[in-house]
Amino acid sequence: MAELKVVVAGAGGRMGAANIRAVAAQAGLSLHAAVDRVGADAIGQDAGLFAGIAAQGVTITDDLDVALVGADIIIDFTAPQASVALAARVADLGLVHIIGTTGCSEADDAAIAQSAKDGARIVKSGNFSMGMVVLTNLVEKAAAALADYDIDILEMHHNRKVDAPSGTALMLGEAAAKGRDISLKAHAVRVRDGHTGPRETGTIGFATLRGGTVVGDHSVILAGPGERIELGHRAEDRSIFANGAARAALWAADQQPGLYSMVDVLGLND
Ligand SMILES: NC(=O)C1=CN([C@@H]2O[C@H](COP(=O)(O)OP(=O)(O)OC[C@H]3O[C@@H](n4cnc5c(N)ncnc54)[C@H](OP(=O)(O)O)[C@@H]3O)[C@@H](O)[C@H]2O)C=CC1
Ligand SMILES: O=C(O)C1=N[C@H](C(=O)O)C[C@H](O)C1
Repeated sequence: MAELKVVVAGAGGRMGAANIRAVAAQAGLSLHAAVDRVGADAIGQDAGLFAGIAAQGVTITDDLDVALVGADIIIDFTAPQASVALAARVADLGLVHIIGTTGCSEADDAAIAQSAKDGARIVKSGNFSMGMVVLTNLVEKAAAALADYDIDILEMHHNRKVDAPSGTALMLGEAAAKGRDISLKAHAVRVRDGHTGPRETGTIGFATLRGGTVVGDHSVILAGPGERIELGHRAEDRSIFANGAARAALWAADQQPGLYSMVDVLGLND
């Protein structure tokens, strides 16, 4: 069977490089193009050499229109504005769009969902690692079983990260809210500062740490009378996200247009 042709968006970024390596290593996928924005340092470099592997014969370009010609799949870990615009292009072309970008607003997510209705096959996740799919499942179960325990979600990332709480932390919050059959939006406490008063029963709190080169640490703490349970995940290498994105790309190529998650990719829907 012919290999599926992948465009890596945000090629010059931390995840762009990891995605180039993952696509080059994944049977069934081939690197078709690598794009970044006008003026980015990576433009003009060979994508493989840029990513620290053998030359791929693909020059990183700022010409998205040319990059999309003949492509099957876009793997996109960029920024909300870029992902929303790309999703609309992907819908017009009927391609697969793997979106790892976090920090999307409600309006951004609505626009992406519309693109899925308009013909794009989209897999979007705040975290493409296998371990995180398992952790979200555990969090949902723990939140349901310990219905009166306080839940706080703590995350730490590198000092270049621009959004908070992380997409993963919000995903874990959604899992906890699902376990309790409540709305995260109505129960989330995303910041605490000053004279906050005592903790409001039933809320789901978030705490954000930033520093150094931390790839991504997440802990979900369920605190009850006289005990605490901590469920956690430590990402040690960005390859876990890129390999998950490559797996999602292969899976999505056989799906109908729509908006999917990693739970769908792994067939874990009950
Ligand atoms: N879902 C998951 O599993 C994971 C998600 N992420 C998310 O992926 C995203 C990227 O992370 P990371 O690689 O660390 O970030 P980087 O800043 O290293 O890379 C982002 C890339 O996207 C480009 N970019 C930014 N804005 C635009 C735009 N408007 N149009 C076109 N290109 C743009 C950047 O170009 P330039 O440098 O010129 O700004 C850069 O090349 C973040 O949202 C992050 O949270 C990260 C890891 C895992
Ligand atoms: O920006 C990052 O680096 C990461 N972003 C994702 C998030 O916001 O959860 C996933 C991972 O934790 C790394």
